[in-house]
Amino acid sequence: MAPSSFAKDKQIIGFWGKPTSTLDWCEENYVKTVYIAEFWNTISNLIMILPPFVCALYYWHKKMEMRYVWANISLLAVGVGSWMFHMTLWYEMQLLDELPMIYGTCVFLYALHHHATPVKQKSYPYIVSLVSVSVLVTVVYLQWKNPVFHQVCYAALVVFLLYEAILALKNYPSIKPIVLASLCFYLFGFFLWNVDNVFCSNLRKMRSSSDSELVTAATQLHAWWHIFTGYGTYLHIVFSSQARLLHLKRECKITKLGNFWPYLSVGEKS
Ligand SMILES: CCCCCCCC/C=C\CCCCCCCC(=O)N[C@@H](CO)[C@H](O)/C=C/CCCCCCCCCCCCC
Ligand SMILES: [Ca+2]
Ligand SMILES: [Zn+2]
Repeated sequence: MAPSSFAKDKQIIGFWGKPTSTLDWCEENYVKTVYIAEFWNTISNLIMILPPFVCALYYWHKKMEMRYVWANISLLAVGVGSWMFHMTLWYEMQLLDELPMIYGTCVFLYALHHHATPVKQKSYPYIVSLVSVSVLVTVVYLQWKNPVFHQVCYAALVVFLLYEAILALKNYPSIKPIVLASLCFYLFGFFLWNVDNVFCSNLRKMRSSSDSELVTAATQLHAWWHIFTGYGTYLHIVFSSQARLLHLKRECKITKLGNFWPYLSVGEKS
C-alpha cells in the first residue's frame, strides 16, 4: 500500500525542489519550513539515530561481538536515510531510507541466528543466503521502482525474524517480556502506518480545521510509526544481545537510564 496521489492540487515547492521520490507521505510538504519537506516525519527519526548511536559506542566499549555493534549501526543508518528522505523527498534519499531497512533486518537475522553458537563460529550458508537476498532485492528494486515490492520483501524478512525470535525464546524463556514489548511497539507502529495511509484525507481535514500545534503533531501517524517501530527495533537489539550474553554466561541486566530508557547493562568481559 502506498500513499501516492494526495494533494496533487496545492503542492508547495521548497528548498529541495519538486519531489522525485515514488512515495510522498500524508504529512503536508514544506508547511513548517522551506528547508524540510516533511517536518514531523523528519525529526521523528531522532529515535532511530540517538539511542543506537550511544548503544553502538557502549557495546564497542564493552567489547561485545561486532554483530551487535553493527545491529545498532544498521538502525542508525535507517534513521539517517529516513531523515534525508523525508527532508528532501528525493528518490535517491528514498533508496537510502528503504534499502538499509532490508540490510538492517538481515544484520538482525544474522545476529539472532548466531545467538547460541560458539564464539567466532559462523554459519556460511546462512550468511550467503542473507547477502543474496540483499543483493537480489536491491537489483530488482533499482529496476522495478514499485514501493509495494520493497514493502513485501521487508515484511517477509520481519516475519522470518519473528520466527528466529520464537526459536531463541525456547532457549531463554526469561527474555519473553522484552520480546513481547518489542513486538507490541513494532506492531502498534505498523497499525499507525496503515491508518495514516488509509485515512490520510481525514487526518488532513482534522489538521486544516484546527489551529492547535498539538493536533498537527498528534495526527502525523507516519512520524508515530517511526517512533514506535524505531523503539520496537531498538528493543529487538536489546533482547538479541541479551540472548547472546545469557548463552555466553556473561553478566548482563536490563536497566533503565534515568529511570526511563531501557538498555542492556553489560558486565566486564572475563
Ligand atoms: C518484531 C520486532 C522487531 C522487528 C525489527 C525489524 C527489523 C527492523 C529493521 C529496520 C528498522 C526499521 C524501522 C522503521 C523505519 C521506517 C522508515 C520508513 O518510514 N521508511 C519508509 C519511507 O519513509 C518506507 O517506505 C516504509 C516502508 C514501510 C514498510 C512497511 C512494511 C510492513 C512491515 C510489517 C511487518 C509485519 C510483521 C507482522 C508480524 C506478525
Ligand atoms: Ca507529504
Ligand atoms: Zn518514513
